[in-house]
Amino acid sequence: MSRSKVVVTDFIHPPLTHEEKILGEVADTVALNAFSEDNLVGKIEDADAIMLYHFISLSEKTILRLENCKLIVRCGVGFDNVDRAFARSRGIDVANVPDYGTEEVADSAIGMMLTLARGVHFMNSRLQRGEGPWVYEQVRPTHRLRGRVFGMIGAGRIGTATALRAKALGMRVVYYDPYAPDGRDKSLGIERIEDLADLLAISDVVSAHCPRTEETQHILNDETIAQMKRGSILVNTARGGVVDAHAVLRAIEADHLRAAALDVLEIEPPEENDPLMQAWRDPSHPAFDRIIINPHAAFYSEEGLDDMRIKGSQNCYRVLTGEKPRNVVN
Ligand SMILES: NC(=O)C1=CN([C@@H]2O[C@H](COP(=O)(O)OP(=O)(O)OC[C@H]3O[C@@H](n4cnc5c(N)ncnc54)[C@H](O)[C@@H]3O)[C@@H](O)[C@H]2O)C=CC1
Ligand SMILES: O=C(O)C(=O)CO
Repeated sequence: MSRSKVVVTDFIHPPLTHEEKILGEVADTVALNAFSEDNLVGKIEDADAIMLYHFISLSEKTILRLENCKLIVRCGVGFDNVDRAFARSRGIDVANVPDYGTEEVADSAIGMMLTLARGVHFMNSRLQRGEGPWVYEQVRPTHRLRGRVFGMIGAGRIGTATALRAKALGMRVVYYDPYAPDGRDKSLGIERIEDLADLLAISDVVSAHCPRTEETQHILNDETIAQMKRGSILVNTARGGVVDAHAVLRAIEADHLRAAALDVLEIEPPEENDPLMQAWRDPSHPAFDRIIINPHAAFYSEEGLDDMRIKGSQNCYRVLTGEKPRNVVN
């Protein structure tokens, strides 16, 4: 049997320790470390399987050129960077790795919420830029979290893991998720809310945990952010497209939102001249000490990354040895 070829498109650098250990018997593995889809031209066409991370997209123009590919594994949860319908039409399965970093993202969402709600980021920024002595007038009044409402958009794996943490802090957890099966609320002791506007109106913290889809694109925008409570906090560890980050900036400028944490942005890395980035870097702008921006890192842990690589490689191995892939999403 001739050897297969597996291409790891982005993010992972050699040595390909996990990949070669799992796939070495049947395939050669190549890491391209590409930063744009165009960098794949001439290097991916003969791949039998592809392992894709979140730095680049696989759109129709790339998928069309794949001659032998049987499986695209999105090594991660969100698969909004693959044209799944087009892959399906070409007979290519798309799978994800749904279970490598649920706890890390939940920890990050709660960590960012605590940092903002307890004023840590605000006070640290003030002190760091040398403003004022060590006095309590510096402290932006913070509220006790116990009894406050944690509102989630999306109550899947990460949402429910986050809910358990928020409950442990004594918060009341509510969620909006039109697709969650009945009973999730009962088994977790959280409350389902049918209407997004109702959730936004009562939540002290709104945290996004849904995929980016046509329906959720800018689900938090000028209009819906205006429905959030004055002085509330917004946390986005889902996808950049789920939240209009410029609307967040406007809501901070208008002092409607107290603070926001954005682990993900629509364009990653963002353009240097993006007004959000400029405001966030400007010590005289309210965004400086009221917005946290992370470089899409909520998922990251060494253990999680190992899991992602191992599970992604195992799925490629299955397909290259004639078995059905797991976790197909198209
Ligand atoms: N920042 C990061 O590092 C990471 C971000 N993510 C993002 O988190 C998202 C959620 O991950 P999981 O919880 O594992 O996925 P999941 O599939 O278990 O849960 C997603 C939930 O969102 C719900 N949903 C779908 N459409 C919705 C809508 N219109 N309104 C409200 N809820 C809706 C679904 O019914 C489901 O319950 C992923 O799609 C991914 O984009 C995932 C991992 C890492
Ligand atoms: O798993 C995901 O969806 C991530 O965002 C990290 O790749």
